[in-house]
Amino acid sequence: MENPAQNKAFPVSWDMFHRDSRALAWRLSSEGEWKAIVCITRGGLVPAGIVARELGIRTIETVCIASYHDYDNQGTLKVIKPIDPKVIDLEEGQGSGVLVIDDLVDTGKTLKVVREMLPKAHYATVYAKPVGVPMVDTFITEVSQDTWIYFPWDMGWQFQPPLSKDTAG
Ligand SMILES: O=P(O)(O)OC[C@H]1O[C@H](OP(=O)(O)OP(=O)(O)O)[C@H](O)[C@@H]1O
Ligand code: HPA
Ligand SMILES: [Mg+2]
Repeated sequence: MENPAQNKAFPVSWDMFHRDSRALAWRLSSEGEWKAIVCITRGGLVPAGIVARELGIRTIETVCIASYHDYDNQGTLKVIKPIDPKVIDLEEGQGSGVLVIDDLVDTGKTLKVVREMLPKAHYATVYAKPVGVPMVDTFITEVSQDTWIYFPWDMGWQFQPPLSKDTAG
C-alpha cells in the first residue's frame, strides 16, 4: 500500500521498466557470473525474467514474502515459501553463485530477511531509495525516500480531465 509520507510520484511504464531491467542486466554482466537467480515475489518476478533472458540464466527460484501493511509502516514480513536448499547450496553454499532480484529496495527490510538466508548472494534491484541502498549491491535508478514508485502492473488506463473546466470543445 502507498505510504502517505511518500508524496512524490514516480510512474514507470512497461517500456521504462523493460529498458531499466535491461540496463540492470547489462551492469550485472560485468560484475560476476551466476548459476541461479532467486527472485523475491511478487515484484521481483518481472525483472528476474528480463535479467535471466539477457544473462542466459535458466535456473530461477522464488522466495515468497508477504508484508502486512498498516498506514505508517510496512508491518511484519512473512516468508510464505523458503528457498530450495539445492539453490542455497550451489558452489560454496550460503548463496554463493546466486543472484537475488527484486523490483526495488525501499527500507531494506525485505532484502535483510533474504540476506539472512543467502548471505553470500549478490543483491540487485531496478530501483532504490536511500535508506535501502546499503542492502543492495547493484541497482539502476535511485529515487528520494519520499517518492512512491508506481509500477506498470499496478496501473491502468484512466480518463484524464482537461485542465480547463470548459470541455464544450
Ligand atoms: O525495502 P522494503 O521496504 O522491504 O520494500 C521493498 C519491497 O516492497 C515491495 O514488495 P511488497 O512487500 O509490497 O510485495 P509484492 O512484491 O508482492 O508487491 C517491493 O516489491 C519490494 O519487495
Ligand atoms: O515505492 C514503492 N512502490 C511500490 N511498492 C513499494 N513497496 C515499497 N515501496 C514501494
Ligand atoms: Mg516485493
